[in-house]
Amino acid sequence: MQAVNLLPRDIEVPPMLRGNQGASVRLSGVSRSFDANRVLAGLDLHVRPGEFLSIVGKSGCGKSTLLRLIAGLDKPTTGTVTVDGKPATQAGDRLRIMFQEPRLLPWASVADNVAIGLRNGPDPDAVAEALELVQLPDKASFWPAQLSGGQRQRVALARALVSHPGLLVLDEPLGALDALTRLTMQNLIRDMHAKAGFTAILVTHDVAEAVALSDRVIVLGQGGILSQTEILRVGPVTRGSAELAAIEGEILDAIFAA
Ligand SMILES: Nc1ncnc2c1ncn2[C@@H]1O[C@H](COP(=O)(O)OP(=O)(O)OP(=O)(O)O)[C@@H](O)[C@H]1O
Repeated sequence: MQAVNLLPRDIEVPPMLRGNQGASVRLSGVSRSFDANRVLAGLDLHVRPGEFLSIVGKSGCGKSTLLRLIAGLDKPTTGTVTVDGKPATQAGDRLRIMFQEPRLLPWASVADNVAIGLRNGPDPDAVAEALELVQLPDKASFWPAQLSGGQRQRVALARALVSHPGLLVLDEPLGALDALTRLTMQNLIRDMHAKAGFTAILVTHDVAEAVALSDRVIVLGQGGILSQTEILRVGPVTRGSAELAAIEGEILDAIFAA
């Protein structure tokens, strides 16, 4: 367990995010093979309700494969993946995914793109609140083509959060953004998570990003979990501190030792 100063958690919770219960995610004895290629082998993992977990590791070690299993987009060869005790494939509205590309409908307005996240029909108030949360209240009637890359990802975040998911799965969502926009989006995601209490699982190639956002970072390799680092957050933001650099160094060592 490592204690570092990062973001404060005593932030006022907006109405849209109140009463949201983070999902519990459990993987038991999970293996996934593609023909003779055994990518995951007997992996066990429990992600606590409200936890922010990041998965890092060398290219090709199986991060996306693991995330697809958690998101219910794929099934394990053996073992089980559950979200709140039910198979991940049945998580429905409890689960939302953000990808590297925002995947917005180009012919729909920003507001209509956010409304896609609602299963129970249109709800203009919920859409407006979601756009407010991602700091785009004045862009509701814009087309996606009229937005910057970072703004499009914020719309994707609003679409993911508008239905109050218990689990947000993030597949390298900031990978295509410039460095400054990336930092701004990290702060926004961390802020939303601190306010809302959903469980978040992130795959990223950026160890600094994983450390900045997460309660726990796992290093994946050789079919399983090679190391786990818990990060306890207290006090104000201290991005770039010596403590964070030391944690990043340890995680990088674990990745390269694989
Ligand atoms: N649908 C598939 N069919 C066959 N092989 C696959 C499939 N999906 C993944 N693999 C294989 O599984 C292994 C792990 O791939 P995966 O994409 O999970 O790695 P990764 O850690 O996410 O890589 P990267 O960091 O480069 O994105 C690779 O050897 C890949 O070729």
